Amino acid sequence: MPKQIDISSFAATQLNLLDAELQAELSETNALLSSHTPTALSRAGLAILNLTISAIRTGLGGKTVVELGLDPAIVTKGEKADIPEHGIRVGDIVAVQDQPTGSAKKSEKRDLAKKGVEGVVLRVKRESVEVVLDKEDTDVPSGGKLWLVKLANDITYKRMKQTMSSLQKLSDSDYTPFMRVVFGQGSLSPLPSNLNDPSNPLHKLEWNDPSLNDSQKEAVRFAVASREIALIHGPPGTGKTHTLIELILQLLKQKLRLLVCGPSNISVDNIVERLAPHKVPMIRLGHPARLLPSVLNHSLDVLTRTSEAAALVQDIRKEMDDKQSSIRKTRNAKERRQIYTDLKDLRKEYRERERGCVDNLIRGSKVVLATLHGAGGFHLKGQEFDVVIVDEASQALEAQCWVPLLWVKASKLVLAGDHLQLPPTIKSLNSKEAKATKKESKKKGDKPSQDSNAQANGDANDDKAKPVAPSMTLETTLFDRLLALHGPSIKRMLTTQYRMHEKIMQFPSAQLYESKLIAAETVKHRLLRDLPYKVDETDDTREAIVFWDTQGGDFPEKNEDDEIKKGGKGMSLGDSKSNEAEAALVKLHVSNLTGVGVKAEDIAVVTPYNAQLALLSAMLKEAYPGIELGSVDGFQGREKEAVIVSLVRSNAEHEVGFLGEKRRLNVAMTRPRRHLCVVGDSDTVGRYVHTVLFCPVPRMWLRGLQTPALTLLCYVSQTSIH
Ligand SMILES: Nc1ncnc2c1ncn2[C@@H]1O[C@H](COP(=O)(O)OP(=O)(O)OP(=O)(O)O)[C@@H](O)[C@H]1O
Repeated sequence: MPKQIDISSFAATQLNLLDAELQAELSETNALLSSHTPTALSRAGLAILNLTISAIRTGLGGKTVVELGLDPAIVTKGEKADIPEHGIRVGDIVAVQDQPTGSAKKSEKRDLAKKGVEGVVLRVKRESVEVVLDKEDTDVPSGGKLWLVKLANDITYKRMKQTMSSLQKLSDSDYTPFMRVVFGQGSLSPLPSNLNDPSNPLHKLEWNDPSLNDSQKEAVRFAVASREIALIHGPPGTGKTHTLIELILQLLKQKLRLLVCGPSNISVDNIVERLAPHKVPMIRLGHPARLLPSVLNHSLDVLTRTSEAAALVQDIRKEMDDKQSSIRKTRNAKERRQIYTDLKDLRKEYRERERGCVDNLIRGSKVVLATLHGAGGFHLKGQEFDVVIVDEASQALEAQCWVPLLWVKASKLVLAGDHLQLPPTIKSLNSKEAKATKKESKKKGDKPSQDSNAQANGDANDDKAKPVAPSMTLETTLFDRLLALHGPSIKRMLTTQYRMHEKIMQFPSAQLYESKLIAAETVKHRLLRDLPYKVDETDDTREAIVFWDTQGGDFPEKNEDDEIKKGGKGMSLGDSKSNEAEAALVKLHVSNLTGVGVKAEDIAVVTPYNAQLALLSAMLKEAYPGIELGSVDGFQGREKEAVIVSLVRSNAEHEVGFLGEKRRLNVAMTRPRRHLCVVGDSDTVGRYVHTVLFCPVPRMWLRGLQTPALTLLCYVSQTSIH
């Protein structure tokens, strides 16, 4: 049996780590909001200035929606009232407040959480932004100019912390057999003997999608057969979600009830969209503002209003609406008071009926889908599910996964993910608190997470060992931990990838996936010249990988100052790096590609540094509006026909920083379908192999040296020089 983990200490450690992370997140946002003027925040895309309310209406779920547009007073007559470019997105948590006057000091601390109204961005249009307000009876600011500012999102932390507190409080007798397995206190049930044996009933599964490849079929069989835990390991482009859809359909055939989650709304919506054609009775829980329009028909909010059971609720809603309008017609104070009392009673009854209706709908659904966070809503408390499935599990904090696992009754878990791509972003890794936590656990004699993992495997005979307090960072995902705890027998890896030309695939396959990846026939030879529109044949369009080497010191990196930089998923303050000359090379490559017909929409440029992203954006966006620019971290999960990676680092000290993280390099290099171009300094990123591989080659332009270039990069990924 693997090393036992003490569940209560595990939860206590998680609580410490979550506290540190929340502090790091809050102080970063507060520092930004309090130390910058509204104009600077607006320039950084974090705020929109000079707004007024153009409309107020009732939205889904009876919530108030305010529509904000530019103050007509500042729009020149005859000109369009488009809101200047900003970084506010659907789903962001924002405050709408009276705009500070010009005399407000730059250093004035603004306690944003307590002022104005808060809500979630519902829609972003050119000329307006719609916000669904959180509270029902809040006073919407009116009259003067308003501004809208993005706030830190601490709601998810609160739920994770509640979950970990509940876990901590459980006593030994509360632990379910499933929980014991997850913490190594119980053994995994043995699988039926050889799943591939034709005499095994699982071998005869009738596939809904006969095009599944062998590794996908094996993963589905394994996940169906496993009793407690199954991990589906899906390297880039190997059809992880595709496989999960088949798994869901197979489990439904067995009359099982499923809760399907993902860390982000998009990960969950992706599954809803792909399940919809199979006519699966499902419900998507979640704030309508955050769901894709195509998914709304399956959302609880809409079903509550359109299903048969909802008719009862509709009656009462109409009665309430009638009463509301009669208030305005009534002058008599006594009558008005009576109407208010009636309304109060009606609202109470409405809520009760709605709750009943919602409960019926959810209980009647064989598949419920929600984000990990959303699964912790009151609707699901204590409901029974046979299997909890989590997609993109390597992108979720372990505490996040425990939200559904503790909230509902479930005895089996399937996680799909790739622990060799980037884990969730952790801000507190270098914070004082995190260091203190690490020190604390060292004092207690814990080993770093990898060691304790290795221990977990190594001590297989130590059945009677007492549970130990775990040592971990927030970066250790449940996927990582289970793999380390129970070993590779709990996972199946998908091996055929449907994204990349085989040359692009070789580096990640050899370095991270034990050379097991295979390129599907349909993609293995795909080049830019074969795009379905006219592209001229050139050295670039007939080559899957190109490396521009900038060694020689003429392309130095630059440290950024403390200004707010724009880019990637969010904004960050300074301490970033850029490389102007390298950006110029990127531009040249983009112009080479577009010059021979490749559409800008089919090209993405990714870089690990926000400062470089800002620079590239300034150089490319206007000339190539369709091009996509992103941070490596922000581009995880995406793909493009051609991807240019700008490595940035070029220094005499051979410091590679961010690039030393092999999972980041893996993500960067596995985004393209047909063409990967890496721009970087071979001297900085690979000093030891440099003399061997690059000496005979003229500086710059190593076209055709695909393999050495990649070997060089993989070398960097192993040396991990931070
Ligand atoms: N067996 C298959 N036959 C043909 N195409 C497939 C097969 N499996 C997956 N694909 C295709 O491969 C692509 C990637 O699939 P999917 O989106 O499920 O992958 P993923 O592993 O979830 O992606 P990611 O790289 O984001 O992890 C999709 O276009 C899908 O249609």
